[in-house]
Amino acid sequence: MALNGKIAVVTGAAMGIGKAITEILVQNGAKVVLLDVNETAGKALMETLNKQHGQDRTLFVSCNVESEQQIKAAFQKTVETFGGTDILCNNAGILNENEWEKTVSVNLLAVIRVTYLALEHMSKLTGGRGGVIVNTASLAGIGPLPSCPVYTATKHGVIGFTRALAAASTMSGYGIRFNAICPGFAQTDLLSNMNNKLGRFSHLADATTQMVEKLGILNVSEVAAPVLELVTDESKNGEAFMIFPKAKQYVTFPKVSSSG
Ligand SMILES: NC(=O)C1=CN([C@@H]2O[C@H](COP(=O)(O)OP(=O)(O)OC[C@H]3O[C@@H](n4cnc5c(N)ncnc54)[C@H](O)[C@@H]3O)[C@@H](O)[C@H]2O)C=CC1
Ligand SMILES: CCCCCC(=O)/C=C/C=C\C=C\C=C\[C@@H](O)[C@@H](O)CCCC(=O)O
Repeated sequence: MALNGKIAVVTGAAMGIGKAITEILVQNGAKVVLLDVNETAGKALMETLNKQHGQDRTLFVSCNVESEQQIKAAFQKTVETFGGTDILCNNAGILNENEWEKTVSVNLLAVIRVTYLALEHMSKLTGGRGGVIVNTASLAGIGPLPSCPVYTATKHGVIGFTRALAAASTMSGYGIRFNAICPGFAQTDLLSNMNNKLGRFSHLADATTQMVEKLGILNVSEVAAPVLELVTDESKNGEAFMIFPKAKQYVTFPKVSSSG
């Protein structure tokens, strides 16, 4: 899938991994709609990218992914400005074991909400052009992070949702591929003030720091490159792509068959 003329929507686009995903998509020819609650950072990124790549290449829309109404308005604005959506990156996410219901809301419920609203625009069954959806999960979606059980649960949920929709899309004819990235620790604001974010598991902060030291830290461009691979490689559907410092690997899931 060449990206020239393609329209992408990225959630949590203003900072961190979302910013790097936005940059790599623009660098490879896509027009990108940046959705985020951080208006200052989102507008600044839009202005920088439009200066570098052309005035009509990006659009920032203030959007909280917890709000159905704001997401609907954002897709409407995308249609009016660019004519449709071909690529969606569900990337917005938080780490907060104190406010664990909000963590479920942003990391899992919003991925489902944005995806279902995107399907109305992207699915070939409803007049869309088809395309690809890449969800930002985590290595914590494959194996547990003991200090963040709710965060871990949301990321397992994102992977399950992605794989089920990949199969549903094939069986239904949506013309949309669904994949997930599973990065290890990445250098972003999400990792700052970790002790305060672990809630009742703050006593496991040192163990988590040791895990970070053992696994190493990715820079955000190392996370964005595999996203580009999943967007452009049309053979990929239902994949969970693990990203480690200096290595990446597709997950091989056990086969569950009705014959046992
Ligand atoms: N940093 C890390 O070590 C890893 C992060 N991830 C995942 O990557 C994704 C991005 O995280 P980072 O870039 O690290 O975090 P970050 O905190 O640097 O960036 C997150 C962005 O999402 C936005 N955002 C937060 N809540 C939002 C909402 N309700 N609606 C719209 N936008 C919202 C923020 O304003 C910010 O721009 C998350 O899903 C996170 O779980 C996955 C693996 C590792
Ligand atoms: C501290 C919160 C980080 C949130 C960002 C994020 O998603 C980062 C994830 C990074 C790595 C996750 C690794 C999970 C590994 C598990 O498989 C675990 O079971 C490994 C066992 C523990 C160990 O080897 O010490």
